Amino acid sequence: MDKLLVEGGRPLYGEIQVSGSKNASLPILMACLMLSQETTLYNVPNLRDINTTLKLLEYLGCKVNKNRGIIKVCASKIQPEAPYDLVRTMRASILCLGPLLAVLGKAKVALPGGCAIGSRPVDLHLKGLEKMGASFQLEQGYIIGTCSKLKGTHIYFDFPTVGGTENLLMAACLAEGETILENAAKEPEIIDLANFLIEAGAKIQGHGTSIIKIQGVNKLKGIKYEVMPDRIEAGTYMIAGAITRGEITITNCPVEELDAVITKLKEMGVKCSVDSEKKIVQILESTDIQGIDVITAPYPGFPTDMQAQIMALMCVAKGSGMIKETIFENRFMHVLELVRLGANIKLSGDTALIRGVSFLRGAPVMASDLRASASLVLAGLAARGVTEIHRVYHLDRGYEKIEQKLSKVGAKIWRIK
Ligand SMILES: CC(=O)N[C@H]1[C@@H](OP(=O)(O)OP(=O)(O)OC[C@H]2O[C@@H](n3ccc(=O)[nH]c3=O)[C@H](O)[C@@H]2O)O[C@H](CO)[C@@H](O)[C@@H]1O
Ligand SMILES: C=C(OP(=O)(O)O)C(=O)O
Repeated sequence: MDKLLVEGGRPLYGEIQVSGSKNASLPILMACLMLSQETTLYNVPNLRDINTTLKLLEYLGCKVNKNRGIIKVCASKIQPEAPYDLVRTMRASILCLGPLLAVLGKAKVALPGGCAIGSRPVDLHLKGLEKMGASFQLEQGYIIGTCSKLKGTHIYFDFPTVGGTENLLMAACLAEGETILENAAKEPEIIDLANFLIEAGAKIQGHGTSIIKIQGVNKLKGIKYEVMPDRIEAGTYMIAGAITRGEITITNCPVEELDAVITKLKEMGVKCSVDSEKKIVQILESTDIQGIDVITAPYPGFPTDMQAQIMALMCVAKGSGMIKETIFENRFMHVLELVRLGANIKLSGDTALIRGVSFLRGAPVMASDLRASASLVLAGLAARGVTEIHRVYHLDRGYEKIEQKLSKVGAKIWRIK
């Protein structure tokens, strides 16, 4: 298993370009199952989850062609079974359920895996699809769904689930009549998915608000589409600049979508200069960084996917900070590992109290999930000595060329195969 070594304690200087968004690419790739002609996607990041999705699409019968960040998918003849081996590593694989039911009227999808950050049920996805006319059975770890043509209906989500909103949004595009999704998630990746579907011929209104209205159509056509940049990758590199007290310019940065993150970093005393039009954020040398309070929340709140990274920054900030995690019940796996590096963190239920220390010291640590891995890389960049991060395959699910990008701005980071 690969491990990463990070020799910390040096400020980073230079420019990092943000890659395409993982969490926008995944549902958009799954939506290709519903398009009757070849579709070309640009700016798709080269990541483990993307490659798993491409294998899944091929298994489902799509023709897939990958050339760097450009991916062509043609779903001329598809079949309904998504097997355990492809689905187990990736939560987003559940997103083929809505498209398969909409196109084929049947689906057999293994219950998904993904990051170990909570129990992550898919009940809201199934409840919504049932309301549209599908019925489900669980057999040997597989969700088996059948339906005649899905019917538009009014769906209220008990929680604004991102994946649930995406699955239902896709299914509703080919359903009969109007579907209303209420208390829908408002994440930018949902807007990107909706924009993609609209270009393909779907009739969608209200995406980006909590009420999305979809008029079903008979057919969606193949298109060319550029995926949005990754806001979580961008936020992670902002913290890389801040935690090393360096100066990093982040280009192709989805500035508006990072409002909560930038606001919180500024509140901590991180100096930034923001150019929304040019999509550039500059992190300037900031010596007086303070602990603050952060509560994760659905968009436009502070993203849970940035919680571990901002915690790493608070570990070396002045004074105390508090982080409350409200989205996932088990997303503090990084805490014990940060403590191994010398951080002072007390956990109580969904809340972490972080007392800043003047420095961290490198140590061997274990990555438990994607963003936990990112927080350990960040802490390693700030720590004195060498941090050895095990199980970096988690990191490869979500950060394209992370060693190259960080080395380019002066980090000492290398991978041992
Ligand atoms: C591939 C992708 O885009 N992943 C993102 C997506 O995950 P994902 O789509 O899995 O996240 P959800 O918004 O669905 O989950 C949020 C909360 O709702 C609960 N829930 C969800 C569905 C359901 O049917 N029942 C239920 O109880 C989950 O257990 C969790 O506690 O949004 C999360 C929240 O912003 C991010 O952390 C993930 O990076
Ligand atoms: C939790 C994440 O991914 P997934 O939902 O695919 O597990 C993430 O991107 O931080």
